[in-house]
Amino acid sequence: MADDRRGVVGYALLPKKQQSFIQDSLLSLCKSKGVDLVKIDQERRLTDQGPFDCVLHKLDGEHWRKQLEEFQTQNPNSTIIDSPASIERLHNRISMLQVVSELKIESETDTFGIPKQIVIYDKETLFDQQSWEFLKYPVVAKPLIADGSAKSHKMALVFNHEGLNKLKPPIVLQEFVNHGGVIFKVYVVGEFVKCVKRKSLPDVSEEKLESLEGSLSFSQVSNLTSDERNDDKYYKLMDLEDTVLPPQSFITDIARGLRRGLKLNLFNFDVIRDARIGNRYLVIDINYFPGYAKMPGYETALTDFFCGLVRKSRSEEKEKDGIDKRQLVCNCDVEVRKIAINTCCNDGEEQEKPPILQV
Ligand SMILES: Nc1ncnc2c1ncn2[C@@H]1O[C@H](COP(=O)(O)OP(=O)(O)OP(=O)(O)O)[C@@H](O)[C@H]1O
Ligand SMILES: O=P(O)(O)O[C@H]1[C@H](OP(=O)(O)O)[C@@H](OP(=O)(O)O)[C@@H](O)[C@@H](O)[C@@H]1OP(=O)(O)O
Ligand SMILES: [Mg+2]
Ligand SMILES: [Mg+2]
Repeated sequence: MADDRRGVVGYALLPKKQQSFIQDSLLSLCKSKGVDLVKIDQERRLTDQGPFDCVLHKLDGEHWRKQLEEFQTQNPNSTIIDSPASIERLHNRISMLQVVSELKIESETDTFGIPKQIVIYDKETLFDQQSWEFLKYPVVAKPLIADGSAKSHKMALVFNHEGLNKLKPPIVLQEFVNHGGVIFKVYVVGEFVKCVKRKSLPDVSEEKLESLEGSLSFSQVSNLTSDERNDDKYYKLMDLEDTVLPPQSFITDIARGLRRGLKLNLFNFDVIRDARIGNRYLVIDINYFPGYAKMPGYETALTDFFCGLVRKSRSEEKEKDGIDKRQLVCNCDVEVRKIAINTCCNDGEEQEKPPILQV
């Protein structure tokens, strides 16, 4: 780095995330580029720790939010990745996908959107099929809240009316779209975008649907263990190798649009290709700070991102230093003029806004 001080990224993560994300390979690559990753002690006040060029976090709660606010006020040049308000939007499966519907992307060959869906708050509406007759079975029932708890990942594939009995509102009912049993996970790290293939639910044909009973519960189908991932038989069965990835530029345009719309830097989104219309893509899920360690080349992508943040924080520091000096000169001028013409003047003191990472 141009500055001779080392960059410092503080991280506050749950133990499981820390274990998967903070790997030696990441630590050493960052170190070699002049950036240290330092664990934030969650038992101590954040403002008593640091200095940090950047605070990386995936923690919720009012207490933590206050700590971040306080830290940002005292350290206006540091960047918080990402803002709790922006992350919050992903905790609700309706607001999460709203941003996709608002996106405008030009493509001559491909289209995108979200599956038809409705939010159900009570049993009465759930059994009143008129209220959601525009949806066709099968539907996926997802908990409305996506807060990372095990409960929030518990889903059901519902084949008919009988399958509604087990559902517990508030839920989102989303039309199940056949997509060839393969899902695309698009990882975003600032400007960086990487799309990979994963296992998904198999297609449900019209004939099969008639013979299926009630519903099928499932949870995190695309989260494979490494054993499963290394199993050749499994790959062949799911046709992962034969599946063609969506066009990279189209996916990158969606990713950049989501990044801007969501004001987030670290997330992934799940995309399926509608089997009925080969060039139509549907975004079905967006996750904050996903399992990056599963992404090929995660160390390089994350290290580049951290280096960029440190550079930005240092240049803002320098710029601010310059402004302070210029203000000093300017204020002296004002003082001189004040004496000379004896008028009151505004010394230009402005409340400084905390910096938001430019996206
Ligand atoms: N509308 C849909 N049509 C077809 N398959 C779907 C649909 N919605 C979800 N699925 C399947 O169910 C899986 C889980 O759904 P979703 O990704 O919404 O849940 P999640 O618990 O938030 O997942 P994650 O672990 O990625 O956070 C998807 O990966 C996909 O295989
Ligand atoms: O378990 P991993 O580390 O791989 O990451 C998963 C992550 O769990 P974690 O944040 O507890 O680690 C999940 O977050 P929550 O919704 O539960 O908050 C969600 O983002 C999954 O989509 C991630 O898997 P991926 O989509 O990347 O395959
Ligand atoms: Mg998902
Ligand atoms: Mg999810």
